[in-house]
Amino acid sequence: MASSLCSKSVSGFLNSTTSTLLPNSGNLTLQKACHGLQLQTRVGVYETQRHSPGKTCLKCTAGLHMQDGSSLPKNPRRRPPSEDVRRKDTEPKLHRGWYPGQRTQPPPEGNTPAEKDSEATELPFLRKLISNDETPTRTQHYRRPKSSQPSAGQRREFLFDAEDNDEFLSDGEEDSDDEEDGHFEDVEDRHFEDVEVDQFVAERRAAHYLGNPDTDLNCKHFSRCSGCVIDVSLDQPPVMNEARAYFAGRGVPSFSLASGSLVEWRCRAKLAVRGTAENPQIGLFEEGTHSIVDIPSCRTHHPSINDAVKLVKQAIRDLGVQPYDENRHTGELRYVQMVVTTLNTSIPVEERYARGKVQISLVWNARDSDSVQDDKLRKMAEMIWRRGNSKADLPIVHSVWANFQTSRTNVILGGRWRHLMGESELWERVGGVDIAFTPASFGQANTQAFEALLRRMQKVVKVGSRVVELYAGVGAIGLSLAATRKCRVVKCVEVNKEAKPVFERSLTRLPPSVNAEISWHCADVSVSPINWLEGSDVVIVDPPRKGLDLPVVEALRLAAFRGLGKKKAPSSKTTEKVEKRPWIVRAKQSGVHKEGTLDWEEDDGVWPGTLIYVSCGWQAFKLDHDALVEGNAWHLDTAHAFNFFPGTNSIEILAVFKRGKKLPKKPVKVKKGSGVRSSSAKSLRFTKAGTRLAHLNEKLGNP
Ligand SMILES: C[S@@+](CC[C@H](N)C(=O)[O-])C[C@H]1O[C@@H](n2cnc3c(N)ncnc32)[C@H](O)[C@@H]1O
Repeated sequence: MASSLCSKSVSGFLNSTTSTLLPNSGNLTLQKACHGLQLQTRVGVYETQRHSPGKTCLKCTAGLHMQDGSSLPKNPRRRPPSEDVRRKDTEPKLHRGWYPGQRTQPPPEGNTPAEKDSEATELPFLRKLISNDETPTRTQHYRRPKSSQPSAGQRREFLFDAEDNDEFLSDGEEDSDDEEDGHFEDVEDRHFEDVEVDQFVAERRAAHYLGNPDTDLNCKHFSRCSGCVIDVSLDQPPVMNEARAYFAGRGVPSFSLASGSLVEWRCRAKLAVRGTAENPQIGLFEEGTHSIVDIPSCRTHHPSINDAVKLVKQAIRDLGVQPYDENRHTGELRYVQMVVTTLNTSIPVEERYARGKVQISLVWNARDSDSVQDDKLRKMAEMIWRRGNSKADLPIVHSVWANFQTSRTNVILGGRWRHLMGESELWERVGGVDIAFTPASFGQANTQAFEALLRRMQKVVKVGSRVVELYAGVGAIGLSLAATRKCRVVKCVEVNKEAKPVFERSLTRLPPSVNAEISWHCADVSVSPINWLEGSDVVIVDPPRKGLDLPVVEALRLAAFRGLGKKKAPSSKTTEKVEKRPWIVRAKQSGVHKEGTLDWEEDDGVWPGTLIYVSCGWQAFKLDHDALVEGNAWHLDTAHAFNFFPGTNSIEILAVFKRGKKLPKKPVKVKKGSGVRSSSAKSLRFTKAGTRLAHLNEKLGNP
């Protein structure tokens, strides 16, 4: 048989850019087609002995090409892509590959027509890459002929059209996208990140990386589970390289990453329930498929989530609960949502995180609790509670809820909820305040990292500020600032009305010393956003991964220009006299209000001078940044990253913008009588006299 990629029994690392095999790996001639190319361009690691003629890897949709020109069959276990996915496949797409240590099973043989389609659309792009020797990037992927270049607005939609956003969904509204929170990253994003991520992982290993138990994932589910894309050096997500360079180029050389716990950090998870009543499987989908990967020992989950999964599985078996079958739309239990609270004042502070308790929501395939399976649902909740309450052997259950979802789409949560067992309220302590949540509320998955971010943000906001927070959720950021920065006014704006009652509850637990006027408004911030900005010194935005809504960007720019005293600001036509629009008036009146007793000067004509941008979407952040600084509306002052999602290639950014153009740094003021006077001219003079400069630096404590 002609030698092929598959029949060689050598193994080693493939250099991702030069396509040469690294030492100790044997001498493999790469065939630059299809699978070989994938290795070359994005995976970089290839263990050839795993391939044998007639067999393909589970992850690869393209067949292996033999040197004689024939191709090996592909893996038919992969489901044919849905119509939507196939539409996206007309965009060239790259796939994750194999890593050493990955467990795979030999798949049966055969091809599906859908796979042929996808191969046909992929190959020309891949071949082009070989000939150009280009490493694909996100920009290249979306490169279009000049004539059809999208506008900024269209570009945003284009980049994020697959964006999942369950925060928008309430009352059973449906969204056709696959996955719904950071735990389920959108497919397009993932493919781009993979290029960078796979190279990173490959290079680590190629450099004879020995492993580091402190920073590696060491998770047995890694190879198949789609939750993590990196399993080495979790404290250095590869995106940081780009981010560092990006910020350095924009005058923020001190950009750095704050990392906390690299494992067991996830306090929120939505997990699919599939399989059978006898053998239930609870986990995430294998990437790009709807095959479930059971992840009982997930390393990123808070340990209580893994324990709660055990309890749920046990109850499924004991009661014969049928897991959901999405092909037939049958079964009872579709998903479980797990939310950990670590606020338990009855145990010592240092033990609170480790002993976190889980609010378990069972997503039931029924319209509501009056349906026929109600009895089983109740029994299941009672069983979980009996085995997991504070007096049980595994005291990890905080409460049990039901969510009802009958949609045939893959939207995870429905609009109806019912509290079944345990406490109805869930509290968490963040940023110095107690915050209430319902299971429908948005909450940060990494509580500890969020705490670190809030602490840093508190340093940026001056005492006594007037703050408006857009995309506020349950108001955790605003309330934390109200309490810790003695803000005079805190105004939170959020579209999800489920957050209103919990915001009211959180107000009741604010320290009595808080004397701010605090309000929460249910409104879509993309509708006349300028109305929310007037009267505040500081505006905080924490949008979903797709970034700021365009009207918000425009309003922020307008507010900056107004603050700078420029009468003729862009887009003023759309924002004149909008205060009288009924929905704005309604949103302002119908929210939550808590009066303060402090007096301050009139708000009219006051516009934010500081913009704090909390971002979980790096690509969107860059677009927003460019729009915000255009025309010197804002300039970037500081930026920091937080390792919110170890195991992924995502970071959370806290960026502080100041209004107007960046001015040269003020000269350092030095006390009278110190022998050194301050002014830039003086500094210049000292510069000329080198020794005196050294003396000055010494006096100022500069290195
Ligand atoms: C990333 S979360 C931030 C929530 C909050 N800052 C926190 O940390 O808990 C984004 C929030 O923006 C809300 N949101 C999304 N689009 C919105 C819009 N157009 N108007 C108002 N809120 C929106 C979502 O419902 C969600 O609560």
